[in-house]
Amino acid sequence: MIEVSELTKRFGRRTAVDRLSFTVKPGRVTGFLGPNGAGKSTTMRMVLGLDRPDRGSARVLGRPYDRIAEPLRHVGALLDAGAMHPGLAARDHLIALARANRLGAARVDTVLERVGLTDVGRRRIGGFSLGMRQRLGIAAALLGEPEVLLFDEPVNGLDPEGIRWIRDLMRAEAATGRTVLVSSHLMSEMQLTADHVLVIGRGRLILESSMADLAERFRRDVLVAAADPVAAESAFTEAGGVVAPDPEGMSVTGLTAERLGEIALRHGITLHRLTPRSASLEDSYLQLTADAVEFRTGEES
Ligand SMILES: Nc1ncnc2c1ncn2[C@@H]1O[C@H](COP(=O)(O)OP(=O)(O)OP(=O)(O)O)[C@@H](O)[C@H]1O
Repeated sequence: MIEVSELTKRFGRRTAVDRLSFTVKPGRVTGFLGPNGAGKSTTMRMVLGLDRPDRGSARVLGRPYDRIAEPLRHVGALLDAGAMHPGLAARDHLIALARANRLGAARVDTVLERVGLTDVGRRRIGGFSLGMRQRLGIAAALLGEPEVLLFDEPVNGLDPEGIRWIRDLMRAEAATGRTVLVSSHLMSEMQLTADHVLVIGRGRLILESSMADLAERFRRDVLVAAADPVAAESAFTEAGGVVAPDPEGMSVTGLTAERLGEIALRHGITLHRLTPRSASLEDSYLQLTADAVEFRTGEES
């Protein structure tokens, strides 16, 4: 469980995080979404005690992070995969972390295996690709089998196979009852990974929703193709639907697909298509955060 309350952080005159409050619950993947500069990394850094809030508080498992003894056993985080000593071998980097948290070398080998780096464990981090560093960072996060995991843009630098792997890993960790918070600026990525989303812009919470409710909220219409379109239109209109022409049949709003199917059956109308359609979540998300985008491309600015 992560609890953030009225969290506020200013850098000079700029408010990076602005009275942000939310709770991240265990047993599901929570996506932390927002455009570049929205304040995701700053929020995560405050949760991890790396930045001090100007106001408000962040608690992990009921306590401020800096009151957690041997934190790696409770909270695992992947923030900046670049922040590792390039001269160290990957395994030695993990061994040092393990020692500081009274964890044995066996755990190091387990996590190296889990992230697929066993064969390169003795190689220096300096020679690692971004994807390999990302995997090593994830190994470090998993080292103490923590109940809470935070991943800041974990798919950065990963190839498609790596992206699928991290997605499956996060879902598997949440399925065992862990709390997983993952940041991204892509709704399309979160659609495949997260059960729940928090959307922020300019440091403020814009929306919190389950992924399922979000899809429902942006449901657009139902595409219907009927053998007798005239009879169908009149039956649907009579029932309170709004019918508009569509190149593939007719677009109906105001009635669910289930309801339309029942109405058609009652009137003996054969349906060839009955398809609920949603606005693209990515488009909806871009609209939602449009006012909060820090840097825009030429034509809009
Ligand atoms: N150490 C710092 N000093 C000054 N300004 C900072 C610092 N860290 C972050 N900021 C500013 O705070 C705001 C929020 O940044 P943050 O990195 O938290 O956003 P983000 O949502 O993680 O974005 P991104 O997706 O680009 O990483 C930005 O305007 C950023 O320039």
